Amino acid sequence: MKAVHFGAGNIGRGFIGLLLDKAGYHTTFVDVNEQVIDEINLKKSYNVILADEAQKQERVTHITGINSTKNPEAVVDAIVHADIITTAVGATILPIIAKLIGKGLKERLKENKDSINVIACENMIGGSTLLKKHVLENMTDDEQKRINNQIGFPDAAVDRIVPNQSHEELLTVSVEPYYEWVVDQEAIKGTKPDIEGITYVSDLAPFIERKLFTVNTGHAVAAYLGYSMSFDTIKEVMDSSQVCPLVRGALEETGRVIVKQYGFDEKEHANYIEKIISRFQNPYISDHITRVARGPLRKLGKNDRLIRPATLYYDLFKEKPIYLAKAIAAALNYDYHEDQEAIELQKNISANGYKSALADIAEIDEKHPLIEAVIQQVNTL
Ligand SMILES: NC(=O)c1ccc[n+]([C@@H]2O[C@H](COP(=O)([O-])OP(=O)(O)OC[C@H]3O[C@@H](n4cnc5c(N)ncnc54)[C@H](O)[C@@H]3O)[C@@H](O)[C@H]2O)c1
Ligand SMILES: O=P(O)(O)OC[C@@H](O)[C@@H](O)[C@H](O)[C@H](O)CO
Repeated sequence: MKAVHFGAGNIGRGFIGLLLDKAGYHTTFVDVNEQVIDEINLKKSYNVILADEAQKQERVTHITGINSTKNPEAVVDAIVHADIITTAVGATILPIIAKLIGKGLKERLKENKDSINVIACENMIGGSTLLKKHVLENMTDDEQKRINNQIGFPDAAVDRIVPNQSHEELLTVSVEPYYEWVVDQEAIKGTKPDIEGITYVSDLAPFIERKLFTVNTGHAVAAYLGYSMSFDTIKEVMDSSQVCPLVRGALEETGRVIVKQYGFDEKEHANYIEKIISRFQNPYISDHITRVARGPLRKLGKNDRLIRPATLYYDLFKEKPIYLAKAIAAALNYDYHEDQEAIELQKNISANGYKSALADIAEIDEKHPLIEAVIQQVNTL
């Protein structure tokens, strides 16, 4: 069995690549990072270290790499012969890789009649659906019809903390032991991929929102508030008696929304929050704040981890969230000079002011009560 996976980065190697390997796939990693691709082709294997006391290692073998900038034709060919396609490139990269995926799928439809599934493993609601939308752009009606019939784009939620890596061996990746990969089975075409570790569900919404608005909201709150107080790592933030209660406060707010919206059991959700807080405190992981805070424009988007639970909170309870507003205020102040989105964010605020910049980025009305709540918090930071 053959898999094509876009993005040989942290989650690509440390999570999706590992599970594909265990399920018996030969994985072709597609990436623009020449060094990583060359190393994959040279070493043909790598280690995944589970970040806990035991430090167990798992070896991923049966891998090949393709540099998509230099050799797009090889990517098209790999797609023609693949049994599954996955991605972990980052939400903003999906429209870019969609062109090559579209080319590969068109070629595949000419030569190969088998159905295939394309699963975007990104931190967003509707990642595969968005990828499909871009894949279908510039296709004829007939091509669109055939893609709709034969190619599945099931949305997914993926959860495993994989920090930035620095090991002697370039491909080695250290990951937390915990993982969750939930896939929408309703959108699968043909046979469901048999991969141990995937949980198929018929309604993904509760799972992706619970994950995004707990793990990723908690992470974002820790990162932006931690950055404003000059911490370096998530663990340091979580050990701080000043910031940790603010993270908990935000997770209580998102928890209220999730429980009300999806009917999760309150006690079970409280346990879920505790489990996540303990994952943030894993002493065997050093996760830098700037990785978790990366891409503040994306993270301040209307459907993302801060704004969506905050607006839902207001809609459901007619109250303004306090902790989420504080975290959004801290996110607005995120000015890390090596993050292109942080630079753009600061330019927007300098030109237009906090209120107008936030309304613009989050696509909410300037008169929305959340804006006023955030501005109040900006003044306290
Ligand atoms: N790291 C985590 O803890 C984690 C957990 C769950 C989900 N995710 C999600 O997984 C995705 C990847 O995150 P990551 O942490 O692995 O990031 P990463 O930066 O480590 O990996 C992304 C990879 O994509 C590659 N890439 C960029 N442009 C490309 C292109 N045009 N074609 C092919 N490859 C390209 C990069 O070179 C890089 O190797 C993101 O959507 C992230 O939100 C990450
Ligand atoms: O990947 P991002 O930029 O959307 O979010 C940063 C982290 O919160 C994220 O990568 C988590 O580590 C991951 O989602 C855990 O499952």
